[in-house]
Amino acid sequence: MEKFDTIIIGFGKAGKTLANFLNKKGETVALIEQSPKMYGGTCINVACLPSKNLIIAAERKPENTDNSQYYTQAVQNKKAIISQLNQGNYHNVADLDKAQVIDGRAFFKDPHTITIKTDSNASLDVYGNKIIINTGSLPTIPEKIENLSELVKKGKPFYTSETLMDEENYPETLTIIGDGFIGLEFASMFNQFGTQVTILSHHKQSAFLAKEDTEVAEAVYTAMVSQGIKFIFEAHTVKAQAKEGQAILSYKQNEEEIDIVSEAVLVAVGRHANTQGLALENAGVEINDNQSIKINKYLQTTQDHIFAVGDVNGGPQHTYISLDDNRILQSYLYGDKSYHLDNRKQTPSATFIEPPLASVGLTEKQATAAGYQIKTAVLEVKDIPKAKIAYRTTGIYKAVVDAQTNQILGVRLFGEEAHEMINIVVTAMNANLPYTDLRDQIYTHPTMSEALNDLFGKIE
Ligand SMILES: Cc1cc2nc3c(=O)[nH]c(=O)nc-3n(C[C@H](O)[C@H](O)[C@H](O)COP(=O)(O)OP(=O)(O)OC[C@H]3O[C@@H](n4cnc5c(N)ncnc54)[C@H](O)[C@@H]3O)c2cc1C
Ligand SMILES: NC(=O)c1ccc[n+]([C@@H]2O[C@H](COP(=O)([O-])OP(=O)(O)OC[C@H]3O[C@@H](n4cnc5c(N)ncnc54)[C@H](O)[C@@H]3O)[C@@H](O)[C@H]2O)c1
Repeated sequence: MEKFDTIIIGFGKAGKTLANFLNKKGETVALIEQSPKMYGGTCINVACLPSKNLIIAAERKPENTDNSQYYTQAVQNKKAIISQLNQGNYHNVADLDKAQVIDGRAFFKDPHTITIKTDSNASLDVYGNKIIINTGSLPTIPEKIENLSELVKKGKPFYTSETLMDEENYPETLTIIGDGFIGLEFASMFNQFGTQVTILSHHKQSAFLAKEDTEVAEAVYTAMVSQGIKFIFEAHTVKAQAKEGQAILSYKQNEEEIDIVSEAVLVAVGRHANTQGLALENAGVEINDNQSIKINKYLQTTQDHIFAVGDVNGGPQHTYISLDDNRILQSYLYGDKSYHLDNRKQTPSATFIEPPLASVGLTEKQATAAGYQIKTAVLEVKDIPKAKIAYRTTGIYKAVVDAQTNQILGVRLFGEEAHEMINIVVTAMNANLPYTDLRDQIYTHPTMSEALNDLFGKIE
């Protein structure tokens, strides 16, 4: 049986970064990936990069273009660029002198032995002094919606984000179950491709984007509705059917059962940690109720030599969090162990809708509930000179600061370039700069970021 200093299960962001780092430290590394289509992991192949490539294509769609042809070409272009990235990612690990990429599905035989099953059903055992689990997450398909999981397995016209992005046929109509990251990004994107989009949301309208400040959530809703996206709140989907190529969803609203028919349905109600099939019980690795792996602040599982990184450990599901998990392991394995989950700094988020929404830190409600005395400011994007000359005036910014210390507690930016601008705010927050530093900074002009002068200038 071949022995490795480290075995990494799954080609995720943390795992591939660690493979490079550990190789540099002189370790032998095996990185096991179940599918060649997934070299580089979820983000590269079926999530962030393909979705953002399609979102950019949708934004750039010229007027008076044939929707169907443009869409098909966009999906084909996406496939081409993703295939290049997949191969680049493969070589970034496979070409290392002490690391190997092994194709196959891995599971634990015992705490140090991993069995790998290949496509041809061959089986190989490998031994690891350390094992890093980086198997990501999978879309959740609600069992209580009759027929849904079988229909999603069959494919067209029922999709997950992954299968929908591979569909080359343009849907005239799309119903999305869920209004989180994926639901909103895909709604915005398909709307721009020309598709008529309806979002079914099980909660009340007042709970829409509940993690954002109310004014900002309302502005996002108003913008998306004015773009032609339809929201149906308090819609409890109960049944799915496929008839003559069309998707039919039945939902209950106020005791009434209503059917909605569309050419495609996207299920986007969250993702759960991918731990099934790893036989973690053979290794004594425990999981939480939501299937994520139990970890301590160093990302160590209930076995000292086994670590869990990325979506599988139940943290926020973003590629940059998986990357940061890699930093924690670098610090633990070869550093002074000073960096861990308890001192992780600000974690921003960006939702790539039109215009983008980006957030960091606390909302006004959260800051008040946490006992802060706060000062707030709101700025409408229509008042920003760059927004005016670019004809991109939709949106609103909100800032919350600590009235006693002037520290920035949270910022929401809904507007052009928000996904880029938020990183300026994060830098200031991580450096514990007072809001006055952003208020008084000299920014280039005309830019969206110079509006931070005005946003923070409104704080009295
Ligand atoms: C549509 C969509 C869009 C997204 N957009 C963004 C975005 O814009 N920005 C952002 O930051 N995040 C985004 N995310 C989230 C992001 O994709 C994930 O948080 C991130 O990819 C998780 O990476 P990871 O390191 O946990 O592992 P992953 O990249 O998920 O890698 C896990 C790998 O393990 C492999 N694997 C699983 N089980 C086994 C096994 N038993 N044996 C061998 N291999 C196995 C899988 O095939 C996979 O390649 C998006 C997600 C989706 C679904
Ligand atoms: N830009 C980004 O960083 C980005 C983009 C896409 C996805 N992601 C990651 O992928 C993960 C999965 O995305 P997601 O959108 O599937 O999950 P999510 O958790 O963001 O949103 C799920 C939504 O579905 C709703 N929901 C749950 N059950 C429902 C039901 N039965 N009927 C109707 N609505 C229901 C929830 O209220 C919630 O609004 C996210 O956690 C996110 O971190 C990140």
